[in-house]
Amino acid sequence: MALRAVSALTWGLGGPGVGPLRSGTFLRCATQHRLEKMPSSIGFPEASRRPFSSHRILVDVDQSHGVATMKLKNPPVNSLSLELLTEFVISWEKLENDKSCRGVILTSNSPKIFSAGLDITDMYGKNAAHYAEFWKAVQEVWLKLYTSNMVVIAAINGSSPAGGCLMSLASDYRIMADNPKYTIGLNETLLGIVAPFWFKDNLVNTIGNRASEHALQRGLLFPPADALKIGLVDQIVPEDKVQSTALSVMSEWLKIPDHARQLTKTMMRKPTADRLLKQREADIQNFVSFISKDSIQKSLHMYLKFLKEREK
Ligand SMILES: CCCCCCCCCC/C=C\CC(=O)SCCNC(=O)CCNC(=O)[C@H](O)C(C)(C)COP(=O)(O)OP(=O)(O)OC[C@H]1O[C@@H](n2cnc3c(N)ncnc32)[C@H](O)[C@@H]1OP(=O)(O)O
Repeated sequence: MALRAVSALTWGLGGPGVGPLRSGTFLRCATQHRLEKMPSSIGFPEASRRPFSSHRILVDVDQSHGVATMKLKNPPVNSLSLELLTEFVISWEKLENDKSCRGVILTSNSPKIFSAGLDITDMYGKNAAHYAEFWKAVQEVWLKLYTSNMVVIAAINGSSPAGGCLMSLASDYRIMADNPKYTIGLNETLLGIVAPFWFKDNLVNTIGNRASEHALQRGLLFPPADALKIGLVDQIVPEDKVQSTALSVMSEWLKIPDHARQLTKTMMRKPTADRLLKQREADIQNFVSFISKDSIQKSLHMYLKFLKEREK
């Protein structure tokens, strides 16, 4: 199996422990059923469209079919900055509150990059308050995606390392563009950082324990064909078919009565989401103390330098 890594950088790590538990909440359940046929192309009839957008998030809702397409737009690499994460949560809540919206296709406005993962500049050279706010926003986006009542399909139209991979993992179904130049995976160890337990839980739930051990320790980034083999993505399709495939897969998912699908999703995902909810504050403190360490800041500095100086 061909595996690709960005670099072989490794530096010394020291990790804080896990804090006390506290209780949390989970999914609400709606019961609307609608079995309409979906369009096979991306073009929605003008009358039924309701687009809205912010600086970094573009949303197009096809009201007659109950499906929204949400595009990340944060050039040049769609990094998940605090601003993007904040705008994401606002847009997501708007969709959750829209009773006509039953499914979301999550994709990128950039042709080659789904998302470069968390914005490293939000984790480097800032103060503790910034790190805490940033991490809370990362948690919030994952919780929103992972526990959503809506069907969430990731249309992965480009590379998707680290936080980008996490957003895909939190979706219900992943379709990736079949271009061997693109990769997906949780490559945190290559940056000298450690994927937190809930990233790991989400990966284990998706590809199993052994494959996760291997992928996480080595920080593996998988080309689409290999990602499909290990179940990291569910389907690979030609680049120009990603969106249309997402729409037709969505139409299949939306044939299932919402209440039954939602209760099943809750049954499958609640224990994993609750694990974070119960120790959310401790997880923030762990992140802040980990990322503030000199050794970790040095690793991130070296990685940013490597990204800027590497040959393209
Ligand atoms: C004990 C346990 C405690 C728990 C503690 C928790 C620890 C933290 C866990 C953190 C979890 C997740 C981490 C992440 O998500 S980190 C981000 C990881 N991402 C990557 O490694 C991807 C890096 N980027 C790339 O590989 C490439 O950029 C690309 C996406 C493949 C695109 O390639 P390209 O050639 O098209 O573009 P490129 O020239 O490389 O980049 C353009 C500019 O963008 C900058 N940049 C790239 N990625 C990022 C990023 N993630 N954040 C910020 N900036 C980024 C890059 O430096 C270029 O900048 P410039 O134009 O040269 O100035």
